[in-house]
Amino acid sequence: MSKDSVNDLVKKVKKKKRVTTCENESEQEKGEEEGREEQKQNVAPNTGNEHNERNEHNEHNEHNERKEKFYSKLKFDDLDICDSLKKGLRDLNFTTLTEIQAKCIPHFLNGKDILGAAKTGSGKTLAFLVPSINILYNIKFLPKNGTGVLVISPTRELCIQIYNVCKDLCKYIPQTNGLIIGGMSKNEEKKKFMYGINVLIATPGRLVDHMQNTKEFIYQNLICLIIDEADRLLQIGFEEELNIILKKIPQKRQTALFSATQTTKIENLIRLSLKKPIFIEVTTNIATVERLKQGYALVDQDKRFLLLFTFLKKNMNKKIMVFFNNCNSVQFYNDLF
Ligand SMILES: Nc1ncnc2c1ncn2[C@@H]1O[C@H](COP(=O)(O)OP(=O)(O)OP(=O)(O)O)[C@@H](O)[C@H]1O
Repeated sequence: MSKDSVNDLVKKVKKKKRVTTCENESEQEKGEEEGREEQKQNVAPNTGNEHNERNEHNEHNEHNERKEKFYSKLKFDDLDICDSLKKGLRDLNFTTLTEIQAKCIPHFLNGKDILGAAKTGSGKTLAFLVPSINILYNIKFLPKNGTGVLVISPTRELCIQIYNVCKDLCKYIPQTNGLIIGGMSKNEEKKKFMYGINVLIATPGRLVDHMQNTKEFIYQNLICLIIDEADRLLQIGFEEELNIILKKIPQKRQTALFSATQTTKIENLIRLSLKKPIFIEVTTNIATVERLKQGYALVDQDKRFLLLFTFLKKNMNKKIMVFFNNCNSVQFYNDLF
């Protein structure tokens, strides 16, 4: 898009009532004023030792409180899992289970299906990797048996993140692991399937492609299915792929499904994929700094660009971090500013 057309768009949007995180400008200004006041209090210059100590004391308490909310009382060493996994966890400096891990892992090890409602950053990844990998280890699942654990996640980035944890965790165990995501060479992936990927982390589109076209992909022995971020999977439009996958994989298996929100579509997916699941909820939002003020704007797709562009232009002098859901958007906005 040329600079002129962008300027035209900006002019247009300026004429319209501006959508902001607050309902109107004066409210926003009031909010900003309060925010500045709060910021002043939080970062007030040191005026003496007493003030310093009080701040340090508060920060210390807050840190401890957050730690208590994040961690459970259970240690990985107390779990009924193999020593090789325990050693891998120790190498990664994981000693105490987070709340979601303490609630999920024992049930999954006992053969139950899991329906997890947990916010991002709660430690879901280990909550499903530790028990499912342990199951494969116990039954001595071999590369020639194909895929025993399948983790489906909505984006390439999330899959890579899970795969990296899985690789480190499996350092001392013989089971193989692999990543299958869109954008990679299918031939290379075929070679990996020929050897056998015991723990497979995949995006749904590429996974269905291999299920339909790669005879080397053995998924008939699948034991555990993990559906990560189910709400996002459906939001992106992977319903059809999920239905195909669920029809093809064995019905006799264990499943864990994680979703931050519940919708009718997710209820259908739950009915299709889980059997008498244990419902696990972790409500503490440990991902966000407690003092952070938050707001949001619901914007139609076609107005999103205009809103973001004007907002960023208006706040050029501030430090802002913007997250996008794909690489192309990041590139586009980076080129624009
Ligand atoms: N038991 C633990 N002890 C210490 N740190 C942990 C533990 N479990 C997870 N973490 C750390 O917490 C962070 C969040 O974990 P993880 O990525 O599994 O969360 P998540 O709920 O899957 O979030 P996301 O959806 O963003 O991936 C990671 O940096 C991870 O290394």
